Amino acid sequence: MVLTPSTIACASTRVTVVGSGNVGSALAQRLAEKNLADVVLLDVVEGRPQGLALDLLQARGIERHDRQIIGTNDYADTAHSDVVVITAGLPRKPGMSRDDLMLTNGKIVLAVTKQAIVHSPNAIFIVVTNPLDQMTHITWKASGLPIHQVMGMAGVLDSARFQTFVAMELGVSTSDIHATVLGSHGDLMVPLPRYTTVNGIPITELMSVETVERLIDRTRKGGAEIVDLMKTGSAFYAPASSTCVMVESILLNKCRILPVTTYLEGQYGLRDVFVGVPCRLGCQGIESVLELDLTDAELVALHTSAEAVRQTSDRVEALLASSHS
Ligand SMILES: NC(=O)C1=CN([C@@H]2O[C@H](COP(=O)(O)OP(=O)(O)OC[C@H]3O[C@@H](n4cnc5c(N)ncnc54)[C@H](O)[C@@H]3O)[C@@H](O)[C@H]2O)C=CC1
Ligand SMILES: O=C([O-])CC(=O)C(=O)O
Repeated sequence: MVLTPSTIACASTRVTVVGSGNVGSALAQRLAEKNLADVVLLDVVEGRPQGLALDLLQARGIERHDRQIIGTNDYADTAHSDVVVITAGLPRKPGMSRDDLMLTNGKIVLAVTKQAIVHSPNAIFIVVTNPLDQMTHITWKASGLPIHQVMGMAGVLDSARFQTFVAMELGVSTSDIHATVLGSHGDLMVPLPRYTTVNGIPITELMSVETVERLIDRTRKGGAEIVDLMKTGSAFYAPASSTCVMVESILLNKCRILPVTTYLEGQYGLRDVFVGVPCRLGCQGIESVLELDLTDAELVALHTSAEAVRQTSDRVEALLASSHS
């Protein structure tokens, strides 16, 4: 029997991951091995995305999937992506804040967005590069896309960290914990103990105030704890999982409610700022923003967090303006 290759071209769901470093490559692996989409890995470094793609392809038989994985330095290969994830840019080093990456990563994210949008003008963009809130703003402005098609990944990761620390403290399964962290992806993020539950029971009923505060503090410093341990580079497994869950909710139209960095237009009394709040993620991108009932103290914390992002908006505007000159 002779089996000839099929000549019928079928359009597959496609996700481009720009930046084939630690987060990008871990994400590509998750996307393909969960059979969610074909993946295009792009990087400025020649050979790296191609090598990673070949390596991932050689695991297909073992992992039992048939997803295409392309490694490239050419944006033409990213054409018609359904989702574009931006992980391109530098990670911080011990002692640095995420904001210290603003200028370097701002230029990279700007250039990446402008090239990616040409080939995938209808894609949904998810930004991962730090400083997250500001880089999401840059991608939104530079892409010209509607607000619901541009978002940042941070809240899923910060919530996952809080969830982990609560589970470790109580000695229960992580799966039984639902944690909520809102706000910016920085030291002023807003973990919400009232909305953090163990099988529906708020942790405020299960732990002392001091214990809750200790876990909140560790969550806020969760990224820096790993940066300090690794010395070079930052977290990537949990960031890749967090991004993957967002892509999955979009591609499969799961409509999950996840904390997502989005542009607020009056919700929570906040306007013209990117900050993390619970959103419903479906095939259109951000389908709606959920307004939780917050106490005065929680609302003040969210406003303080948003204000810190707003204070850097002149630097964001300067970066955007420089690209026009
Ligand atoms: N939002 C979040 O919660 C998280 C954000 N991050 C951020 O994600 C970014 C990436 O982190 P890692 O993957 O660990 O860094 P990495 O250094 O391992 O990878 C970054 C990749 O971007 C590539 N790159 C640089 N300029 C580029 C350009 N113009 N076009 C295409 N590719 C380019 C580099 O060659 C490198 O391969 C960092 O800014 C990091 O701070 C990391 C973890 C969590
Ligand atoms: O801490 C960093 O620089 C990377 C990051 O955003 C995180 O792991 O939360």
